[in-house]
Amino acid sequence: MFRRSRQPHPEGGGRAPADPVPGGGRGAWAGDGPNGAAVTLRDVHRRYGRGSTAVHALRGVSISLPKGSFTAVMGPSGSGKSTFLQCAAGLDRPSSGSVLLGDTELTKMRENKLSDIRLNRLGFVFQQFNLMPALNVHQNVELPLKLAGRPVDRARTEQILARVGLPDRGRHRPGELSGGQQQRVAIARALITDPDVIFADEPTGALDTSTAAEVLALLREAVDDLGATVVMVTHEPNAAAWADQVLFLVDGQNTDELSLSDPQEISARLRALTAPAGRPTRAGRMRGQA
Ligand SMILES: Nc1ncnc2c1ncn2[C@@H]1O[C@H](COP(=O)(O)OP(=O)(O)OP(=O)(O)O)[C@@H](O)[C@H]1O
Repeated sequence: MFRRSRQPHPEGGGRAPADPVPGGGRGAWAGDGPNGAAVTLRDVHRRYGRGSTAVHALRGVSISLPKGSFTAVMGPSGSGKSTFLQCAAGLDRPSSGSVLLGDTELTKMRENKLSDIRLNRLGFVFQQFNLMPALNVHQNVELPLKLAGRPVDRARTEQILARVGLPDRGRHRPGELSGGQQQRVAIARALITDPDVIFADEPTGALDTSTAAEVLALLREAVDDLGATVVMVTHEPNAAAWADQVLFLVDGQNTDELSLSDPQEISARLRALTAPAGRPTRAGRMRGQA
């Protein structure tokens, strides 16, 4: 559905590609999904509750996200963005429809197998970082490997920390780091298992503008230099402009999509999609006056 293309820096600045992480090849990939997709949703519905009080958070979402792409998911509050992310990441189960990670069907999988997939094949980055305060940076980054029973290679941890711009912070605890540094640790933790897909839920929501840009550049590099696939929910057009494509959800349906857009175009599309029916947008009125 979406094409794959590299997004130029939204502010026009160039970036030197970072060194790839040694030992971080895409070997864990278990097989491409339909048409080489990393994530495929087919007619996914998610209903909370029953009867007259039921909330239909997703109403038939069908989409396929190519391997090695960066997708931003946008939409008004309550449009189903978090539900989309949780269903796509196997954290929640759709009421109907199917979700594939590569060629692996998640929808009817037993919980212990799903948990195994989340640990080994997915990375997560959250708005509030979700680091363990009692563990130091090394231990936080290595936690997914430990939980999955995989070997820990401290040299590789150091290389990933250097890659995210934290070469000397391994022995610090999260409380000794700034918000931006904590989010870098969270990205290192997401990268350590060499995941098929990184899911990011408002990863810059708690950061100032320039720190946010640094974090987004890291996600961009994970895609461009490491071949990762990133799916990011955001309210911020500036953040979404770092993605290859923007998926717009309205009332639980994927209503529109944009490729390689700038923040102004994304904002305008969002406004147009959420304008009350029958009430023209300012852009529409301007066009009408021309
Ligand atoms: N566990 C739940 N139980 C009942 N309703 C829920 C639950 N989770 C989400 N919803 C409802 O589903 C709809 C979609 O919620 P969701 O959190 O996915 O939206 P969102 O687009 O991420 O919103 P926001 O931008 O405000 O975070 C909302 O109406 C919400 O109230």
